[in-house]
Amino acid sequence: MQVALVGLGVMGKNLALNLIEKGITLVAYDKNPHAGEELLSCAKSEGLADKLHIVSDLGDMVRRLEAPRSILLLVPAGELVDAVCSELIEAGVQCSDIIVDCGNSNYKDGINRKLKYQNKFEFATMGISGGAEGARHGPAMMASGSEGGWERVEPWFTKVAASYKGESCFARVGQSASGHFVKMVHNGIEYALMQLIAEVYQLLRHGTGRSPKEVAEIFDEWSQEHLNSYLLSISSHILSLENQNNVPLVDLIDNKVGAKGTGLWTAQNALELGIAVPSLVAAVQARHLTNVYDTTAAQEMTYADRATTKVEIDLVELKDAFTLASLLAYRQGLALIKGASRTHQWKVDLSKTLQTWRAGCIIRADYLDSVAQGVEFIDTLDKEVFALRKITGQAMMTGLAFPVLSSSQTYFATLTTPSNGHLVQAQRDYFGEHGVKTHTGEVCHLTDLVEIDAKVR
Ligand SMILES: NC(=O)C1=CN([C@@H]2O[C@H](COP(=O)(O)OP(=O)(O)OC[C@H]3O[C@@H](n4cnc5c(N)ncnc54)[C@H](OP(=O)(O)O)[C@@H]3O)[C@@H](O)[C@H]2O)C=CC1
Ligand SMILES: O=C(CO)[C@H](O)[C@H](O)COP(=O)(O)O
Repeated sequence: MQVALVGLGVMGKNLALNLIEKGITLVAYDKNPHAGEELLSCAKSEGLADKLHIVSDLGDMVRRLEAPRSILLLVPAGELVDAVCSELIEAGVQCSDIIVDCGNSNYKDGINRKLKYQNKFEFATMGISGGAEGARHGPAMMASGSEGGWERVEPWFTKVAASYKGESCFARVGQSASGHFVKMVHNGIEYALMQLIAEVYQLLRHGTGRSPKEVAEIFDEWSQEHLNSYLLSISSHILSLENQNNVPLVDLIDNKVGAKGTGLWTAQNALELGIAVPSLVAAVQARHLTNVYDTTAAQEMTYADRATTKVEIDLVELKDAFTLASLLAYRQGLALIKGASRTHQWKVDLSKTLQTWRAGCIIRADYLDSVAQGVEFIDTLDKEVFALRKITGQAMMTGLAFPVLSSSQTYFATLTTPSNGHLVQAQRDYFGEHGVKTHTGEVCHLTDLVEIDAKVR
């Protein structure tokens, strides 16, 4: 089997080694010649260089490949994807060739590209997760579409992906560019889980006075049980690290957090589709807030250190609250995928989606076993529901910030306790005559329901 790969950075280099190791002959190109040299040197040191051909331009790449060709792109998302596609057209790709965009592209771009390139080649989309390690040893692969070329590439993607209990974490999750939508939501969940872990650390460190190392031990203990997840494990490791002067690694790092866009797109799409994902949105805004300190508005406010209050936290309750808040992040993400799939008629298969997240990806977690059985099981977690309520209350009492924890509690409470929507409906009709819907489904005005002598002016 012969495949080509364009873009040999963090992901491309490692996926290249993975592909060759699985028996694929690889033709690889990067506009930066050092990236090709680096890949060749790694392949040599791992005894994999026989099946690798580094080319110096895309014309050479296209000539070397037998038709129908299979070409993967792992270049940064955005205009570069179109630039490479245009170059590949000039280089001679044909209608029967498949080009799979494996980067973190916006799914809207994917839909447009499918149309734009329909008479030039098969344009397919696939989100990949797992960072460098995942790409090298088995990533999660969220593919989509039904282009002709998929039958050719699917069998070896199935082998290259991570596997969980013998099942591959490659799947074509739905139609059109839904693979990129699913990867985008994967990242939205990733943001929420990362921020949630950071908030639990914050509560334990500044709310109870524990050191980063002590927090690491607690996370490590949790990781031995059902809460085991990739993000919890790396957080535990990070918090355990100190320099030679015993200064915790985390204290050597600035608080401003960057982002490349997928979390923001998740929030934007959820808002546009009218699907509530408050924990995911809160995590995006939490990153924004870490950058607020430099703004003029922030400088005009007083940011003197404010006193915070110490609290007594029951670690079992904290673990239960963390469990439920984590599950709620997946639940919100899956609800978003389900809603978008319905709107766009993508026919996304949620069980296939979860299958891709079981191993290899950043949001892999042992408790996905339960999520995979159906998200409704969350409603049965009474002990965890009580814990999330109590811990959120205690956390807020410290005076510290807990955007994802509190949003998770708010999300669950909103869905499971009496609503106040009736008052907001009434307010809208009171001032704007927008109408209200009654319990019987009738749409009318307040004045049809009660007598109002005079309105407040
Ligand atoms: N890093 C991660 O953990 C993950 C990244 N992704 C996504 O995968 C994609 C690649 O990411 P990553 O590997 O981290 O990015 P990198 O920036 O590390 O690598 C991209 C490579 O593509 C090269 N490149 C840029 N333009 C062209 C071009 N026109 N022709 C050929 N090569 C080109 C770059 O060269 P140069 O450096 O000279 O510009 C660079 O070597 C992105 O869409 C990213 O969002 C997905 C999952 C995880
Ligand atoms: O896709 C990924 C992991 O799944 C990439 O690492 C991505 O860059 C993470 O997003 P951000 O850079 O916005 O934190």
